[in-house]
Amino acid sequence: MRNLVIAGNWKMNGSQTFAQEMREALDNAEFSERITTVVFPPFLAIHTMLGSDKFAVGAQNCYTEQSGAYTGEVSPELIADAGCQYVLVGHSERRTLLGETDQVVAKKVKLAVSAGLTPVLCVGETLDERESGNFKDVVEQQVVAGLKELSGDEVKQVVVAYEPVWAIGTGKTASADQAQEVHAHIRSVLNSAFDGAGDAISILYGGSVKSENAAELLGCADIDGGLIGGASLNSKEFITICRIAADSH
Ligand SMILES: O=C(CO)COP(=O)(O)O
Repeated sequence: MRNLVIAGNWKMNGSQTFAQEMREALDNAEFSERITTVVFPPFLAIHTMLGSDKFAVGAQNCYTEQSGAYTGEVSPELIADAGCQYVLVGHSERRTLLGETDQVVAKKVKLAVSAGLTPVLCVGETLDERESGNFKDVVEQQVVAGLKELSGDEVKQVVVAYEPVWAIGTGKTASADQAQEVHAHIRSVLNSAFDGAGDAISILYGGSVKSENAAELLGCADIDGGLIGGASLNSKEFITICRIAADSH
């Protein structure tokens, strides 16, 4: 049975006050036991969110080394030591704006697993790649490259998030059919390239998910939850999406 995960990626938003309010709202919410809820605050708000019995906490990024003279960077070991359980790796905003390559992503995924974190490997095609028709190949390449440093057992500790770049922050969501098609493809790639791992790995959908479209997307057979950006900044909306996920899956 795969984990049903609803994760909120705050990106570079919020404040100490915002984090305190979100903490209170999530601590007081009733979450279904069928769902694993995770929040990814900016680094400086992580401490406010740690230690809840309602949700887990992750970092939005990590470095490619565990320690050393890398001013300003944060390693997977430091993230795990602080009490986080998850880390996002290879988000499209980092790939596009900060030049993160598949090689860098693979190294971060490996180090995250070594530190005891669950990496959430983010993949997804751009609008050009979608329109050119080879989006499944693009996503397949990102998945295989991102996991290539892992052993067979380690692969099963990863979560994958499919986030079509054209649907992120644009209000344009992939249709349920479009999302399900890519999720099924990722699962079959994971099964064939990593010895049946696809049946154990949760694959989340991300890209303009909100309460209005959550039921349709999260009801798909190969969609095991969501990675929510903008809508996760509103506690009511985020909690509603968690409830919809439990009801529709
Ligand atoms: O990038 C995302 C989550 O990581 C999705 O962002 P939006 O939900 O704001 O489109």
